[in-house]
Amino acid sequence: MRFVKGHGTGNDFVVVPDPDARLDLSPRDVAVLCDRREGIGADGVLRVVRTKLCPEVDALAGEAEWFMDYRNADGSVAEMCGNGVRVFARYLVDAGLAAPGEFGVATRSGVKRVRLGAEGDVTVDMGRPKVLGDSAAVVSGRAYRGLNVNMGNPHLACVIDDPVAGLDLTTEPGYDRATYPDGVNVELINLIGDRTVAMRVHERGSGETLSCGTGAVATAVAAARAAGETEGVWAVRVRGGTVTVTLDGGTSCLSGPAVLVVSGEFPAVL
Ligand SMILES: N[C@@H](CCC[C@H](N)C(=O)O)C(=O)O
Repeated sequence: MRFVKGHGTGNDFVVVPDPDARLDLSPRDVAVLCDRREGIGADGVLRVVRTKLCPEVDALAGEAEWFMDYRNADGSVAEMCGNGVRVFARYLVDAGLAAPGEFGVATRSGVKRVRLGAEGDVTVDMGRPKVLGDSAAVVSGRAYRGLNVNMGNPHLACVIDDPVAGLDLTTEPGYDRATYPDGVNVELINLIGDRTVAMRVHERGSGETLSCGTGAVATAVAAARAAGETEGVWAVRVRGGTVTVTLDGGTSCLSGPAVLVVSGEFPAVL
């Protein structure tokens, strides 16, 4: 099985080309691929498959030839992945499956428009963030209030005063299971300057990651709200670099680097 490894600000993915929908990737297969000691190692898998061949999204085939079948490192399925879709777009263009410029990618959360910039950045229109109220997370024994933001996938974005650099995110934060019956991605955020924030994230199904695109947008929404704003361009500093989020009151855009680092063949178990 061929694979390509890529990342967006350190949020890393195994890209698995499966244009004709021949692979039946089980949760265990995905967990093996993502294992950092016994597999390739990644936060998730991006299966590249023709939209028209996947019954769960084939209605989107007119707008997007390719479906990003995203899986978390533990094998669970997620609706959307902001950094993943940027890496996916980079792969499509490098592999000659899409022309450089702007095009649509099908996801479980609808079609996302992506654009490859001249400087190597990839931008994705992430759609309108849905703000669903307040909730709370418990990290290192402390409870933090946060904003429930749905980006296709669930987020709890907490603007806090404690320095995020000092938090222990090795275990899953506590959260309200009635609010988030399918689990949640938790962002811890410090306001550090003019429309600039530092963010750490614990992802559902992957643990702490170096970056999270949907989480960066949820972060910008929570930070903007804390600053009494609804629009603007926010720099979100994550452990793996910086991404930029533009809020225009309607939609949201995520920009940042997306790079492919290695390709190869995975033998054996799959
Ligand atoms: N890293 C991603 C989000 C991946 C999915 C998430 N773990 C979930 O289960 O919702 C991103 O860049 O958005």
